[in-house]
Amino acid sequence: MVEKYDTVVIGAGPAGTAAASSLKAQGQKVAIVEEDLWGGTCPNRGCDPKKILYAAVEAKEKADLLAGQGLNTQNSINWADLMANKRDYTKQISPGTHDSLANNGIETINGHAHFVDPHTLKVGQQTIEAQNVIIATGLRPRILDIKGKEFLQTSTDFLDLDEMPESITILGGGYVAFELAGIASSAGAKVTLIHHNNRPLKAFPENLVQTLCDQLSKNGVETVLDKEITEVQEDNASYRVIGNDFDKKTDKVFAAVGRIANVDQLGLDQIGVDYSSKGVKVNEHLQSDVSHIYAVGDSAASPVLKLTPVAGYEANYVVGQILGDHAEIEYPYIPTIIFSLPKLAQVGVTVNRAQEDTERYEVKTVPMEDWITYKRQHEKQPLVQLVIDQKNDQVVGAACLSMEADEMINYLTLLIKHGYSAEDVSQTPFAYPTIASDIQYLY
Ligand SMILES: Cc1cc2nc3c(=O)[nH]c(=O)nc-3n(C[C@H](O)[C@H](O)[C@H](O)COP(=O)(O)OP(=O)(O)OC[C@H]3O[C@@H](n4cnc5c(N)ncnc54)[C@H](O)[C@@H]3O)c2cc1C
Ligand SMILES: NC(=O)c1ccc[n+]([C@@H]2O[C@H](COP(=O)([O-])OP(=O)(O)OC[C@H]3O[C@@H](n4cnc5c(N)ncnc54)[C@H](O)[C@@H]3O)[C@@H](O)[C@H]2O)c1
Repeated sequence: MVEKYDTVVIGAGPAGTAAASSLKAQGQKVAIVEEDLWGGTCPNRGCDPKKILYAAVEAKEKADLLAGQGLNTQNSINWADLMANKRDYTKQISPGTHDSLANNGIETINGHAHFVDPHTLKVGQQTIEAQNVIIATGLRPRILDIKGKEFLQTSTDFLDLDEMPESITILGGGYVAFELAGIASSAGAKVTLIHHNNRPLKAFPENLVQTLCDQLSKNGVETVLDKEITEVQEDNASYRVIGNDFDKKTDKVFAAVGRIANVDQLGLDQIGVDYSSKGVKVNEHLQSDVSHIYAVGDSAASPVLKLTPVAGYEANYVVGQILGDHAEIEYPYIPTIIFSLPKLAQVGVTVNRAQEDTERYEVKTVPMEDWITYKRQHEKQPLVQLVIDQKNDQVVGAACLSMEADEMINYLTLLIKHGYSAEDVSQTPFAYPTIASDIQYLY
C-alpha cells in the first residue's frame, strides 16, 4: 500500500527535524526519512562532538596561560577519557532523536530515499507519496582525487579517533582544518596543515588569519602554504604525503578540503530538478525547479554559510511557505566561529568586503591585550576589527580573534542587528568585568 503524506522530509539533521516537527505541530501528516544517524551531522559528527573535545582543549589552554601566575598546572589531554566522554554523549543522540520524532507522531522511516516521480519516493521496498517534499540531506566530506586517496581520513574519523597519533597532517585550510589542528595539537600531536594556495580561511580578515597561524605554531602546528599534494603513500604503519618539492612522513592524513552535497543519489535528474555539488538549486522561496520540492540547510545551494543555525532558519522559513506564506527569504546577519586556538569569529559586513569599498566603510582594528579580561587570562594578541559604515557611523560588521571571540561575536551580532549606537551601548550597564562589559570599550 502506498502511504500518503502532506509533507515528506528527506534527512533527519537539524534542518529536517526542525521542519518535520514544526509541520507536525501545525497539524500536517508528516514522514521523515533517514539513511544513517538520526540527528544528522551536527550532534553526531559535527558541532557537538567537536565542542566536547574542544571543551577539554579550551580548559587546558586557558590553564596553561596561567602557569606561574597562581595556578599549578600539569595538565595534559587524556584522549581515551575524552573520547569516552564524547561517545557517552553521541551514543544517545540517534535513538533519542528518533524516539522524540516518533513520539510526536511523525512517521520515521529508515533508509535511503529517492524520487520515482515528483510526488513519489521509494525507500527500500516502501513507496510513499507527498504533496510537498523537503530535501534536507546535508553534505559529506569531499575526498581529494589523488593517488593514495584511500588513505585519506575525514573529520568524521578524527572525531572518533581511539588514539591521538604522534603526528598528523591535515590537507585543507577551512573551518574543519583549523578546528582539528587546534584540538590535535593541544592533545599532543605534531600537526602539519597544508593549504594549496596562500590564503587559508579566505573569507576571514588576512591579518587575523595570519595571527591565528602564528598562535597555532606555538602549539606545534606547522602551516604549509602554496603546496599542492599529489600523492599519499603507505609507509609501514604510517604515511608519506607527497607534492612538488614536498615529502613528509606522518601517522595519519586527514582531508578537510570542503564538503559536497548529498543530492546526487536522489533521482533528481529524472524529475527535472537541477543541482550541483553545492546542493539543490533553489529560488528565493527555497523551491527547487519543481515548486513543491524544497531544499533547506546544507543541501540547498542557497547563498549563505552552511551552519546549524542557518539550517534551522531555512527549515522554519520553508514551513511557513508550505503553510501559505509567500514572502521571499531574507537572511539575518549570521555569526560564525572557528573553534581553533584561539577562536576566530565574524559577523555582518566582512572586513574583506569593507576593504573593497573604503569610501563607504572604515575598518577599526582594536588590540585588546591590555584589557582586564585578557590581562587576567594572560592571553596574547587578542584582536577585534570593527567595520563602520561611514554613512551613519554605525558598526555593521566585526571580526574577533581571542579565546573569548565566541561570546563577543554573539553580543556584537545583537548590537549590529538592532543598530545600536555608541550612545546606546554606553548607556546600557553590563555586569563588570565580563566579556559583555568589554563591548563598551569597543563602541
Ligand atoms: C566537523 C564539523 C563541525 C561542525 N561544526 C559546526 C559548528 O560548530 N557550528 C555550526 O553552526 N555548524 C557546524 N558544522 C556544520 C553543521 O553540522 C551543519 O551545518 C548542519 O549539520 C546542517 O544540517 P542539515 O540538517 O542541513 O544536514 P545534516 O546535519 O548533514 O543532515 C542531513 C541528514 O540527511 C541524511 N541523508 C542524506 N541523504 C539521504 C537520503 N537520500 N535519504 C535519507 N537520508 C539522507 C544524512 O544521513 C544526514 O543525517 C560542522 C560540520 C562539521 C562537518
Ligand atoms: N565552526 C563551524 O561552524 C564549522 C566547523 C566545521 C565545519 N563547518 C561547516 O562545514 C563546511 C566544510 O568545512 P571544510 O573546512 O571542510 O570546508 P571549507 O570550505 O571551509 O574549507 C575548505 C578549504 O580547503 C581548501 N582546499 C581545497 N582543495 C584543497 C587542496 N587540494 N589542498 C589543500 N586545501 C584545499 C580550500 O581552499 C578551503 O580553504 C564549512 O564551510 C562550514 O560550513 C562549520
